[in-house]
Amino acid sequence: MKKAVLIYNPSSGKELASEYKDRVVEVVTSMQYEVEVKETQGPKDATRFAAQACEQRVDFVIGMGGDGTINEIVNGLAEQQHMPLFSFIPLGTVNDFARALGIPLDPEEAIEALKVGKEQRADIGKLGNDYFMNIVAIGEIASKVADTSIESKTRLGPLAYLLEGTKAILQDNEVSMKISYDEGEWEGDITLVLIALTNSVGGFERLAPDAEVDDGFLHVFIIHESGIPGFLRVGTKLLQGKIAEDDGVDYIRTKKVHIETSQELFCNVDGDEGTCTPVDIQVLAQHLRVLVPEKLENN
Ligand SMILES: Nc1ncnc2c1ncn2[C@@H]1O[C@H](COP(=O)(O)OP(=O)(O)OP(=O)(O)O)[C@@H](O)[C@H]1O
Repeated sequence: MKKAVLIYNPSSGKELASEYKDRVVEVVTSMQYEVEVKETQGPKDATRFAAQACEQRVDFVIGMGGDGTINEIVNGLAEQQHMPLFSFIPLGTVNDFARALGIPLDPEEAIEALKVGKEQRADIGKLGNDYFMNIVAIGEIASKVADTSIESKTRLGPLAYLLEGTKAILQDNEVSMKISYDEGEWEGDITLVLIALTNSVGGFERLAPDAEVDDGFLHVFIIHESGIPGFLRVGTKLLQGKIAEDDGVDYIRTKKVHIETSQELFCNVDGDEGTCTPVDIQVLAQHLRVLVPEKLENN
């Protein structure tokens, strides 16, 4: 019999995980898997459980939790010799990866959708030794957004960055940056750089409308606009899904970047504080095998 592991965070999503756990086991068992359940107790447990599942050559890993938990699981699955099929039940407040993959945001629907899933490849990003699914933000602003309350990040999505950006501009916090990418180099003063893998960032699905989960590219938005009116114009374009067209923004599609800055900056990785610049970021193209609902192809 095929083996599956359910990794769930009991504290995610208003503590609804325990309630849904039994139904996930029931559904996955009906899919002819023997299911083992692993409950996380704290940070990095999900990473450890996912890595163990790879070592034990488990066939299917199901995650249940918010983006934090799913990110930890992806960090356990990444670059292992055996890559199990992976899917998840989103229980967070933002659920960007689920949005990008077309996994229902309603947990009950997501559980039922497992039965009618098909395999889809998904890219992930690598920054130093960490892996991400959605976005890296670098700039004076990005460090500040890591401190922004989850609630505000959720409500405002990328607008939280723009609001912090406006404040940073008022404080004249420009940083000069050198970006080496596949086909060249970019050098200049930046306000904020966003490196996205998917179209959904902070619950907002129009930052990178052309980004596909399996396109094998990092979508880099270099916001070099430094005046308040210009920055607000960038914000308007962002809301229209046309940020790449703005004169205050340069857009690059690449498989890897090396970033150096005039002063050390924290990278905000999938909403949390990651390592500092200088950094190397690359895409691991079509690295994950994700079970997604059938309808993704028609989207
Ligand atoms: N048993 C636990 N109790 C408390 N925290 C835990 C437990 N297990 C794991 N964690 C930690 O909780 C963190 C946040 O979880 P997660 O992002 O899944 O939920 P969330 O905060 O509800 O989601 P979101 O951030 O989307 O609102 C994880 O990164 C993990 O390190």
